[in-house]
Amino acid sequence: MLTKREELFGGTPDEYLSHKEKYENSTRKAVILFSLLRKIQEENNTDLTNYRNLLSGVLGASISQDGSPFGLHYIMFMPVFMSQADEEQQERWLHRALNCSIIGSYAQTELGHGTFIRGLETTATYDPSTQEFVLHSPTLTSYKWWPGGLGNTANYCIVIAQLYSKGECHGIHSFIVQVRDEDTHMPLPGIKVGEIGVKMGLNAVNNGFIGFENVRIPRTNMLMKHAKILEDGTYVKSKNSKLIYGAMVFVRVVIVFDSVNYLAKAITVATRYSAVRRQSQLKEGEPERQILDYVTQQDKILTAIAGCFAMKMNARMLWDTFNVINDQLHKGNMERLGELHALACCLKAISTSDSSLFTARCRVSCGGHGYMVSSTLPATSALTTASCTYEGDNTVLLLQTARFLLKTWRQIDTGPLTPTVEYLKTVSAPGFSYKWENSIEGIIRGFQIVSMKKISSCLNLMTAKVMSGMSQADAWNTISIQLVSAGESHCRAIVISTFHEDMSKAMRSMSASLAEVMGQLVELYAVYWTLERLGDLLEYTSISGADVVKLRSWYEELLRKIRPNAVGLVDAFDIIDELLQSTLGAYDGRVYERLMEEALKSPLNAEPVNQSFHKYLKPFMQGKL
Ligand SMILES: CCC/C=C/C(=O)SCCNC(=O)CCNC(=O)[C@H](O)C(C)(C)COP(=O)([O-])OP(=O)([O-])OC[C@H]1O[C@@H](n2cnc3c(N)ncnc32)[C@H](O)[C@@H]1OP(=O)([O-])[O-]
Ligand SMILES: Cc1cc2nc3c(=O)[nH]c(=O)nc-3n(C[C@H](O)[C@H](O)[C@H](O)COP(=O)(O)OP(=O)(O)OC[C@H]3O[C@@H](n4cnc5c(N)ncnc54)[C@H](O)[C@@H]3O)c2cc1C
Repeated sequence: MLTKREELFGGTPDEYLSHKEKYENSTRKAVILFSLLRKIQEENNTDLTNYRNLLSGVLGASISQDGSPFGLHYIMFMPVFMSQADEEQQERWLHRALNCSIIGSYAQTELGHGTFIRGLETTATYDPSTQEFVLHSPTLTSYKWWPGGLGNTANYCIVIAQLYSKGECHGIHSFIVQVRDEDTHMPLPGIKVGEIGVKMGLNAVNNGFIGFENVRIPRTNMLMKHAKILEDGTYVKSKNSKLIYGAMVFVRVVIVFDSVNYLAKAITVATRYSAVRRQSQLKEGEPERQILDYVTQQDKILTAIAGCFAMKMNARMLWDTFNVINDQLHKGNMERLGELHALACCLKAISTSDSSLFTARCRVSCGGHGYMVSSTLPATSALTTASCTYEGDNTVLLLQTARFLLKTWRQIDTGPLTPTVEYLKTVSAPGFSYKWENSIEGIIRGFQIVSMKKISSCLNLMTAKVMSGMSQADAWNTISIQLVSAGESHCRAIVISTFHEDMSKAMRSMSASLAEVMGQLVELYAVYWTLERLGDLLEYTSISGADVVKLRSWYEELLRKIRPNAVGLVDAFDIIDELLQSTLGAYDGRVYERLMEEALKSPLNAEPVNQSFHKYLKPFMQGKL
């Protein structure tokens, strides 16, 4: 009999399965995994964080390299339900959702609209005579498109629709909708549901489409924690209309953790492989060198390791900030909602785009073998690139951060600022004097100044354009490249300072030798991004050509110092081989043997001569065609 481990990780590699087989296999594996998780949940009575940790990045992606059909149930359906359903609704559905007797999805995006959610077309019209909502998809573009797990897995779904009552539209709201029969799994009447087809990656996620033809659901299926519809159709407003977006903020926070996990996987593979792989002689007559000894290779890999640690600490900071502000929201204090939204937006954008960039670099750093699916680098790359789009396109999210920053800058003289933007006040104070310094503190100050000057420049540009007769909206669009750049600089200043401050605190309880390496990683991250953003720093700070020369040699020195600890640093992520599933990254370093073992699993190696030789090649080669 197969062990659970063999059931989960054995069998034909996913890449040799058809789209349909891949889905069926990933459902089989998801059921094994989640029945284990359900047991842990029941026995330990732990909270959702358990599930989140297990699902995110490393595990979610590794059971099948292409994601999991249950992912959305945990990552979106449950958190949205918990944050938007009232007590009665939670009582009715939450236990069933937690133990998976119902499986849910989250249907917001439509064929015609993803970013602009106020433009969604699905309608939910209240009928007081029956106390029901009528859900309807009036056009093809109003069909929901993308919801994970909705294709063939979920039987319930949270649907975002424009709420109409007494002839008035009250904007988008959330509804829990049964999609399929709980026993037969057949779609319910009036519901057209299916799967959207093959994508660049995440093909086991079972993304779906859904359309409604005047489908009736009870009034009590509107999630009513914030806004309500009374029996007679009276609409009761939420304290803050943006609270309906709350779950998106939560998921963006979770995604920052995920992007760290994906990157940890990619750099574990690239670093271990770079220690095993030998190529070229550095000096004539010497043995071939480990490719990790080449400084250009260190530039690709060690910076990714530093980036991963930097984001890990920032993910924690964001999580803590989320919890603090969320507590305030529960007590009715909405003061810091805008700040939380702006912080989650920019950290989601920067963590996913860095993770995508560094993962692609890890792929390239493994040469041809990194292009093999069995290395897992292509799948990890596909995952990280998807995260730049889902839960808010990164450009759009940085524009949201810029919106908050400009608003903050307008109010700079009116009182104290919230913690994540407090630095703007410091670096713009009348007596503030600053000279570039090649130190971590100097670099952080430099990034803060760049951020402040970009924000102030954007506001000046906006004002000038509006004064010259341009509308606010056109002025915003005209300078939006600079706005995105301001959002990025603000975020980079936060990431570097958080990494420095939080690591300095953590280092106090580390051994001296460990603290030394961690300090080097902080320096590497800061110096790397300084060199990457020299244009900004030269424009807005007093950094000189001579400083840049010194920074370059500081950078090379750091690479040299960190090199001997590279493998130890990725081993510390402790990703077991079964989760890594990589021919190049396994702990024992048997790269070539594993590549050959995997190649031999190809169905094309199952017989010495493929039938296509007799059918096509032979007649063609013998001139008979
Ligand atoms: C995990 C893998 C699965 C993936 C699943 C998915 O992808 S699911 C699908 C995921 N889909 C997406 O992620 C879609 C991405 N799109 C969106 O999130 C929104 O449509 C938008 C934010 C881009 C614009 O929205 P809009 O046109 O309504 O907004 P506006 O620009 O007119 O600003 C108005 C005010 O609202 C404020 N505010 C805005 N959001 C929040 C918030 N969350 N909290 C608090 N506040 C927020 C904003 O700061 C501004 O405040 P101000 O300055 O007036 O004080
Ligand atoms: C793998 C994956 C899983 C997903 N899962 C789900 C899910 O489970 N449920 C769900 O509801 N959705 C899901 N989505 C949808 C996802 O949330 C959307 O794709 C995303 O929000 C972007 O919307 P869009 O695709 O319509 O792009 P668009 O909004 O059309 O964006 C296209 C381009 O236009 C630009 N753009 C748009 N608006 C602006 C603006 N105001 N200013 C400047 N530029 C702009 C963007 O920057 C981008 O370059 C998923 C998507 C992916 C890829």
